[in-house]
Amino acid sequence: MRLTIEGLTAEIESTPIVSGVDLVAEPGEFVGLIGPNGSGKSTLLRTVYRSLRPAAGIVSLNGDDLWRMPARRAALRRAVVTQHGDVTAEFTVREVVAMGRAPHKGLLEREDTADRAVIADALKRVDMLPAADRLFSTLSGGERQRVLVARALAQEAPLLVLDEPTNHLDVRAKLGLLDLIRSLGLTLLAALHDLDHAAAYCDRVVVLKDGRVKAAGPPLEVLTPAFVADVFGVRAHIGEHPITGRPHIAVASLE
Ligand SMILES: Nc1ncnc2c1ncn2[C@@H]1O[C@H](COP(=O)(O)OP(=O)(O)OP(=O)(O)O)[C@@H](O)[C@H]1O
Repeated sequence: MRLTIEGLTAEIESTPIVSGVDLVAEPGEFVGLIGPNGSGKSTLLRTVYRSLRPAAGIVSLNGDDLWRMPARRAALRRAVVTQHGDVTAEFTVREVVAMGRAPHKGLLEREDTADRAVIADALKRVDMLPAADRLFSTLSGGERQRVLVARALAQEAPLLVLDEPTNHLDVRAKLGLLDLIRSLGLTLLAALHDLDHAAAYCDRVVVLKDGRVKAAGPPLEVLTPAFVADVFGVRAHIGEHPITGRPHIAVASLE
């Protein structure tokens, strides 16, 4: 699934928050959306969730305008993990993940064996199967995040869009989640704060600053020390990770 964002402007209360953004995620590519706090990452992603209609520009999936397709067709093509989740009522973990199957079912169609297998597999992948019968509201922040990822996996959409998916997760769960999503072969667009994660996991990064694309390309081409100092206001050392051999960015404050 190819995601194309062209000339996108998104406004909140008539104020442009992101302006003239172009972004492409090719099939199977992991694109990291990075930028300082308030640079417009979540706002841009909201236009892909269909929670904020673009003021100008187009978001398309394999050439079809995302904002013109029926909700169900959109849900079959892209799954999302938002920053604050959207589960308000008292559902069990299993019920939350089962919601991911909704786009695959007819109005009165019931869950079948195949759905149950997909749900169990999604829970297993995020190490939450033992908590399947717990109430979602009783989970810790990190556990909730993993369940919301499982719900997105259960949706089996070829494009996965995530807003800071490693938020709340402990160090092992962070790396486990990034390893997992990268291994799926899906098209991935994720807002990430950790430059080291972006360098190690993304095929390309798109850097937002003040609502505009400041640079885009492979992490090591974009995230030079001078660029990181300019955009993020920190010193960066870019090298090879001593354990994994992947690109590695260590940062320190400018003083
Ligand atoms: N509902 C809103 N009303 C007013 N301003 C908003 C609203 N939502 C976002 N903004 C503003 O839009 C700008 C971009 O916010 P956004 O959440 O998209 O940034 P971000 O890059 O995701 O930030 P962070 O890294 O802090 O999550 C910020 O200045 C924010 O205060």
